[in-house]
Amino acid sequence: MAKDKVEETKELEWALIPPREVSQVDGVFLEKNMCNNWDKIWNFQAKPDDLLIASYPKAGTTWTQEIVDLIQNNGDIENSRRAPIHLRHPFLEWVRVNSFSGIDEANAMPSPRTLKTHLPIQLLPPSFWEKKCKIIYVARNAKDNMVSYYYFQTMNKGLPDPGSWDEYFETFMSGKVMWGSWFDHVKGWWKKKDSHPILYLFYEEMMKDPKREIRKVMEFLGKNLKEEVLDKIVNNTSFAVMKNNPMTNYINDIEMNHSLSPFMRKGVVGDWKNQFTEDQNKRFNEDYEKHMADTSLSFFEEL
Ligand SMILES: Nc1ncnc2c1ncn2[C@@H]1O[C@H](COP(=O)(O)O)[C@@H](OP(=O)(O)O)[C@H]1O
Ligand SMILES: CCc1ccc(OS(=O)(=O)O)cc1
Repeated sequence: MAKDKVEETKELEWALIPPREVSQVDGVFLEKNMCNNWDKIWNFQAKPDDLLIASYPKAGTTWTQEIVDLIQNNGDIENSRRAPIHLRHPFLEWVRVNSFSGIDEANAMPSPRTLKTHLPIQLLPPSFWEKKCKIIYVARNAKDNMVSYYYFQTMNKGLPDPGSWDEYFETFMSGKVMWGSWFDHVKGWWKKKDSHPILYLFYEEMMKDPKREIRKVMEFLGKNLKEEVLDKIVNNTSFAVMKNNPMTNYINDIEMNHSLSPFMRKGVVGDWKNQFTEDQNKRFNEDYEKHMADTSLSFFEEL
C-alpha cells in the first residue's frame, strides 16, 4: 500500500477507537479498566530484585527507561533494541481491553524485572515497600510537564480528550487528570525517599548534564561501566537518537496518533513559554507557591 494510503487508513482506524472512560481510586483519576482491575493491581507481588521506574506521566519516563535498559545491558545497543520499550518494562497498572495487562506481563516476566508505573505514592502496591525494591523516580517542572501532558492527551486515545489548552490548564491545576495532581505526586515521592531506596531524578538535571545523571543511575544499580560505555549511553539516549529509534517512540501503538503530536515531541526545558499566556503564568505561580509551601522540593523552569 502507498505510504499516503497507509497514513489515511491509520487515521481512520484511530478515529474509530472509542475514548477510554475515567473513574477514581481514593480520589485519584485513573482509567476505568484500571479501577475495575484495582484489587489485582493493589495485590501485585513485587520481588526483592525488581527495579521500579516511577514518574508522573510525561516527566521523562521513556528516557529514564532507555537509560536504565542500556546500563543493565552494559551499553549493548542491539540488545536494547530487542523490543519496544513498553514490552521491555511492563506498565504495571495499564489495562488494554481484550489484550495484555501490565500485571499479567510482569507476572510472566523472568527476574530480574524492571517495571514502570505512574501511580502516586499512596496507590503503589504495598509489596514494593515490603520487599524493599529499588525505585527510580523522575520528576519534571510542572509547567513543561503540563504542556507535554496536554499534547499527549490530544494524540493518545487511551487518555481523555484534553479539550482546549485553556480548559486543560484548569483541569491540570485542579488535579483532575489521570494519575492525579502533579503537586501531590512529586511531593509524595520526594518525602518517601527519606525512608526507602529511591533515586529521585530531575528531567532538567538530565538535560543539563546527562552523563552525570546517567552515572548516578549506574551507581544506584550497583554497576561499574567504563567511561566509553557511559559516553555511548549518553549518545544513544539523546533526544535525536531516541526520536529515530522505533523501539522508544511508540510508533506502532494504535491508540497514539503521531500526526496530531509525536510521542517524542520537543524534548526541551522551557517550552511552557510558548504555551502559557501571561495571565496563566501569573495564576500558576500563585497557586504553585501555595501547593509547594510544605516541601523542600524545587525545580528549574528554564536552563
Ligand atoms: N532522550 C530524551 N531527551 C529529552 N527529552 C526526552 C527524551 N526522550 C523523551 N523525551 C521527552 O519526554 C517527554 C515524554 O515523557 P514520558 O516518557 O514520561 O512520556 C516528552 O517531552 P515533550 O512533550 O516536552 O517533548 C519527550 O519529548
Ligand atoms: C500505553 C499508553 C500510555 C499511557 C501513558 C504513558 O505515559 S508515559 O509516556 O509513560 O509518560 C505512556 C503510554
